[in-house]
Amino acid sequence: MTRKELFKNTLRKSVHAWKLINELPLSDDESLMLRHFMDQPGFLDLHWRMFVPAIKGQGTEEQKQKWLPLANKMQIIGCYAQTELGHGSNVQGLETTATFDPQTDQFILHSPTQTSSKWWPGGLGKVSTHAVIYARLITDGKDHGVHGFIVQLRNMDDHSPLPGITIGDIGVKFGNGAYNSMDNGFLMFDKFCIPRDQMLMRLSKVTREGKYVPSDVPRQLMYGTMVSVRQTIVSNASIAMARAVCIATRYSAVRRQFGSQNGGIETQVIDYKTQQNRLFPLLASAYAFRFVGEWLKWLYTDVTQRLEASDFATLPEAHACTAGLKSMTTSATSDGIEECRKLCGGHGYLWCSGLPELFAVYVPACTYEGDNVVLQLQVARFLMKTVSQLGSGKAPAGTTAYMGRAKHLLQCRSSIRKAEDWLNPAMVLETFEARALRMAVSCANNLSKFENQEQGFSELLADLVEAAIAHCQLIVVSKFIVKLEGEIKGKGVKNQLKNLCYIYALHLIHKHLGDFLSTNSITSEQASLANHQLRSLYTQVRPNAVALVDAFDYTDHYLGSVLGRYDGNVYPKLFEEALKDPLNDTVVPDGYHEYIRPLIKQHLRSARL
Ligand SMILES: CCCCC/C=C\C/C=C\C/C=C\C=C\C(=O)SCCNC(=O)CCNC(=O)[C@H](O)C(C)(C)COP(=O)(O)OP(=O)(O)OC[C@H]1O[C@@H](n2cnc3c(N)ncnc32)[C@H](O)[C@@H]1OP(=O)(O)O
Ligand SMILES: Cc1cc2nc3c(=O)[nH]c(=O)nc-3n(C[C@H](O)[C@H](O)[C@H](O)COP(=O)(O)OP(=O)(O)OC[C@H]3O[C@@H](n4cnc5c(N)ncnc54)[C@H](O)[C@@H]3O)c2cc1C
Repeated sequence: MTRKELFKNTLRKSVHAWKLINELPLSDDESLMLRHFMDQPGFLDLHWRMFVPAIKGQGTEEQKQKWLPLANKMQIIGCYAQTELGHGSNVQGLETTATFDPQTDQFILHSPTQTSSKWWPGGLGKVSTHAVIYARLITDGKDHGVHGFIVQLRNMDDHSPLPGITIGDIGVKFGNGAYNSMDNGFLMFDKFCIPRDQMLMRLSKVTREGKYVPSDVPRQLMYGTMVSVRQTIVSNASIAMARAVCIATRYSAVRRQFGSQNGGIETQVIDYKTQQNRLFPLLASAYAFRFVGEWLKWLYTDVTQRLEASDFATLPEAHACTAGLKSMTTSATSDGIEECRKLCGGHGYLWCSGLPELFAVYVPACTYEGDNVVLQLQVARFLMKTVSQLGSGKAPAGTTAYMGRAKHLLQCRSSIRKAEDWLNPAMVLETFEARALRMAVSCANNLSKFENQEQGFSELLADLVEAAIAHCQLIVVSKFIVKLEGEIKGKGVKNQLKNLCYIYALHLIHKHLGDFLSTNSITSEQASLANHQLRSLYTQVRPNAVALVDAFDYTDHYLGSVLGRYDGNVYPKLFEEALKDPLNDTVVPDGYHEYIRPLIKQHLRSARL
């Protein structure tokens, strides 16, 4: 399809999804699931995933009563317009202004520079009638920083942009992926006025007289929508990884290459240890991210309930966990989808394998909702603060509780003596805790050598990111172990998931061996024992690998992959897909007579001469 056809088709699908949601007797969860799965990615996604939550989280009761009924019935369609051409990561650097005019009791929205143009918001370019706009609030000449405003963008009768608004689509994005069905847009204001009551005023407000009343709660609650989406992105990472691994595992069981004895059948590529070494850690990651995503949803729900009671104690933990796990899981999943493409050899590069599309749609997850490095630096900031408080009497809690055992973890030596010891959850956990703590403390010690802490932090950015990743990987490993010890019923299932848990943990030790050795968390002998155990675990998982991806229960339609078909009937279906290509409509291609024939004829003429 052309871009316009793709876009219009997405409108059709989104409206169809909305019709189903209204007609079918669905639970809230089911309709949320339908919205997300029928519309990935599309304007519905952002209306429900960002525009509505922003109003819920930052609007007053009156504002919620006014706007949510319209949004819930989709009588207005909204987007989340925060990022600008010149600033995305640095929210406090946004340039759009909202200046209060006490004469008219209005805010004047303006884009003072080209870099202040809103740029990227999904649904902004062509669909949304409204937006939550983030702009610098200015009253009486004083800049109070970034605040949220609900703004009507288009005429509700003919959908034309309102006077003072220039709006459009930012153009084609990466690959040929479905993200080109999304109208990520640009928007400029030219002294565009909105009523004062359209500033989202739950956190801070401006009185009729133009007095700014600052928030009496942490200003970062304004970032709440991003935190909520980051939490969902972790579970999405598990789904995307599972899709890719399902395709690659099923195809690896179908594909045979080399290894035939005396003209017998060739070897399934899934039996090659290199294929297992690349594939099974990704299979383990799909399960690991699912379990940590379940835990993160609990953490986010818990912090949301606490915030309603003005209890901000776990807000820093929630921010660090959502930021760090979003960063870590999306990076791993993007790399994992690409690895799954390569695991499928040449056929993985075909569009009908489903992997190029999945990669094209998925990889922006490393950037949207926060650039992954910027988010890990938030985790690093949280860790440095925690380390600085060790010994202060304030015991670290939650995911940093292990830091409270710093005295032990800084000097303990791993007691791993044989390969089987790597199947001991306590030993594995202590290894990851020691590595994470020692990396964090090493950063803190290096930081303390700088007079200027901000300068030190800037100098140590790369080390700080690695320490943050170590902390996040510890969280994922620990939640996998907790899941196994708690909720998994059925001996057979539990044994298989135990294998995956240790594959996940031991592959990380192998991948980040430099960390574990340089922090003396393990010895090189213990590392060799871990590799030995890893190979043994691959052998144990191999007979159940296909069953473990069948367990995701994805339909062929959802997978969209000839290679990942449930029936394994790959080769005939590859031909079937190939013959559908328009190039095969004629045996002699367009262009033959204009370009190929003259070339060949010229060659024949010169040959005759
Ligand atoms: C096929 C699968 C498809 C799946 C689809 C799934 C999802 C799709 C959804 C989305 C995709 C589509 C749309 C995308 C939308 C977007 O991208 S929206 C825009 C996202 N933008 C960002 O994420 C911007 C990132 N930047 C920031 O968040 C902030 O600028 C940053 C936190 C980096 C810095 O903020 P700043 O105000 O400058 O704070 P400081 O660094 O100075 O820190 C001050 C203290 O505040 C604490 N803090 C910071 N953020 C938060 C927070 N969110 N919550 C709580 N606390 C926070 C920070 O820790 C500091 O605390 P201390 O002073 O250290 O105690
Ligand atoms: C598909 C897609 C959909 C999007 N949808 C929306 C939307 O609906 N609404 C919305 O508001 N936004 C949206 N965005 C914008 C997105 O949120 C931003 O692109 C994202 O926050 C990254 O910010 P940036 O583009 O400014 O990157 P930058 O911060 O410019 O990143 C560029 C490089 O600089 C590095 N960097 C930046 N700051 C630091 C630092 N302090 N220390 C070290 N390194 C640093 C980064 O790590 C990165 O390597 C979308 C983006 C994409 C790709």
